[in-house]
Amino acid sequence: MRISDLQLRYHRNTAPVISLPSLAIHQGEVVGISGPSGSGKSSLLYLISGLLRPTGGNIIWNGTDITSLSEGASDRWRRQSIGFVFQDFHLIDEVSPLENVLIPASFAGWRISPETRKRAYDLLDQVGVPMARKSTSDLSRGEQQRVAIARALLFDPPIILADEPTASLDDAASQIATDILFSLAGSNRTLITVSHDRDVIDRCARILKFDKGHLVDDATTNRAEGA
Ligand SMILES: Nc1ncnc2c1ncn2[C@@H]1O[C@H](COP(=O)(O)OP(=O)(O)OP(=O)(O)O)[C@@H](O)[C@H]1O
Repeated sequence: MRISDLQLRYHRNTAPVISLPSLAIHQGEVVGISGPSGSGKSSLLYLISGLLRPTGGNIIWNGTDITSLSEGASDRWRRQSIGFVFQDFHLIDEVSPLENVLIPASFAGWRISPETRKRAYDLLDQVGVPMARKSTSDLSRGEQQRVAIARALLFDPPIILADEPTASLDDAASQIATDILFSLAGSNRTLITVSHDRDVIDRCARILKFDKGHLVDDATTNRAEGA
């Protein structure tokens, strides 16, 4: 991904929330984004997922400038390319974990094939969520976040973006979710996570620090993924 002259203002005549002249992130990198509250971390993650449009600048993923895509094209690109893990899960409580994992396929308006259903089962198995539970609201918060991670993987995206993935979990659940998240990264999959959680940031090979919408530090660590 290559960013140039990126700027975001939520309101005209206010200071930019993000002001980023340039940034490059290579396929397969494991990147943590840290910084004080209000420094623009979540806004940046939403921009690079195409969920939010910048006021100015370009975000180019593999030759595609996502800032110039129509809404439909942006949705299609995101479905193929991005798995997004939200802090507050964004699950539907009333339906089963399996149906939650299948939500991206339902949104795409696809008939859900037996292969897709099998993949959703397998993903839930991989993240260790009990399938016997009928309703997602019966799951613990840690299990719910694992369902959200499984959902992010339904289309096997090359990029995982996570916004404070452990913020609402207790220590034990955080540890499990973090282990799963980092086990997905590496090889050729890019992981970019915003976090206040030291345990998450410390496992990233590259740490970007933001303050007041500016990149103030870009450090490559010698911490290997999972170390
Ligand atoms: N939808 C919005 N409309 C207007 N201002 C917003 C909106 N979302 C965020 N902001 C403002 O933009 C700035 C950056 O917010 P953002 O959530 O990106 O920061 P953050 O670093 O992720 O913060 P936190 O760590 O508290 O989640 C803040 O001043 C926030 O109040």
